[in-house]
Amino acid sequence: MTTLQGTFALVTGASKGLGKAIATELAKKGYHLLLVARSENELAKLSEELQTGYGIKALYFPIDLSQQTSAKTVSEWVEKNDFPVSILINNAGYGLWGRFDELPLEDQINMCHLNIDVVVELSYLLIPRLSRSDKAYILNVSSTAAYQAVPTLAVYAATKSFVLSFSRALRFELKNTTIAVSCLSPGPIDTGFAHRAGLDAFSKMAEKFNMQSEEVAKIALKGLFAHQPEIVPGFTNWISVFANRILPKAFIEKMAAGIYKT
Ligand SMILES: NC(=O)C1=CN([C@@H]2O[C@H](COP(=O)(O)OP(=O)(O)OC[C@H]3O[C@@H](n4cnc5c(N)ncnc54)[C@H](OP(=O)(O)O)[C@@H]3O)[C@@H](O)[C@H]2O)C=CC1
Ligand SMILES: CC(=O)[C@H](N)C(=O)O
Repeated sequence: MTTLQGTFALVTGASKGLGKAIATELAKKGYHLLLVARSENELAKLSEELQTGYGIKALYFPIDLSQQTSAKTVSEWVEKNDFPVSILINNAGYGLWGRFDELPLEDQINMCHLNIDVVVELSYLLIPRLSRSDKAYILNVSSTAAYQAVPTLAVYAATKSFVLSFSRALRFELKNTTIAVSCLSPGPIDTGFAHRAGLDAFSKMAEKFNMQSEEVAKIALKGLFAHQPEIVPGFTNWISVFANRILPKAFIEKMAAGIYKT
């Protein structure tokens, strides 16, 4: 059995935003890192920073995970190098804001592949390797958007509902193994997410509710290592998730539509 010391954490979407913050927190805890994203320059810069700053190995693999065989390619890289991976952070993802029937279908399908298929494929392909560690972890990044339908973010929110449901079931199935599974559901975070999603018009509102990536990353890892099933950083976000459990769906959807009105 491999102990945690000297093991690797594989982080998808590690080049910027929340993934970069989680990778940095893991480096501070002494984990070696496998950094995956598209931007090779950003990955190289982060790798250098973390290796120099924390004395850990930070290797990187630039790849577009939205391509059909990308998860298998990443898994083959891990297998070829026999990296002892004890943590998988399924973080890479993006949103698309707009009416379902007006957003390009291809973009929405691409988003589903990254937000859903890659989470499923990497979890499946890495479980055998994670099982070799006497303590192993999978953190899947969902969103507060997972807890209710969100008109104008219809497909994005649905992908995050999938991640939440899949994470809870996988956690149960793996309960007698060495692998703990947690689902992180942040609310708005001050990253490049909103711009890529086309949510710039809401940036003023977001500023009121935005959390910083570093704070979310700290809360995420605290919950992950405590084997917390669902991690919802921020009191306001926790209240919104709690409210979604008790308020009528039609009311919640009307509220959500009002927030993100097209
Ligand atoms: N920011 C927010 O308000 C919230 C975000 N989330 C979730 O947090 C996660 C991280 O998002 P966040 O950090 O905010 O957003 P960012 O856009 O800042 O970062 C996204 C990360 O994913 C990577 N990525 C995006 N597309 C691909 C791709 N096709 N292949 C490989 N890597 C890719 C990006 O790297 P690169 O561009 O180099 O490929 C980047 O590292 C997402 O799953 C998002 O849904 C959840 C709730 C709130
Ligand atoms: C759409 C949002 O509010 C946020 N980015 C989230 O994913 O929760």
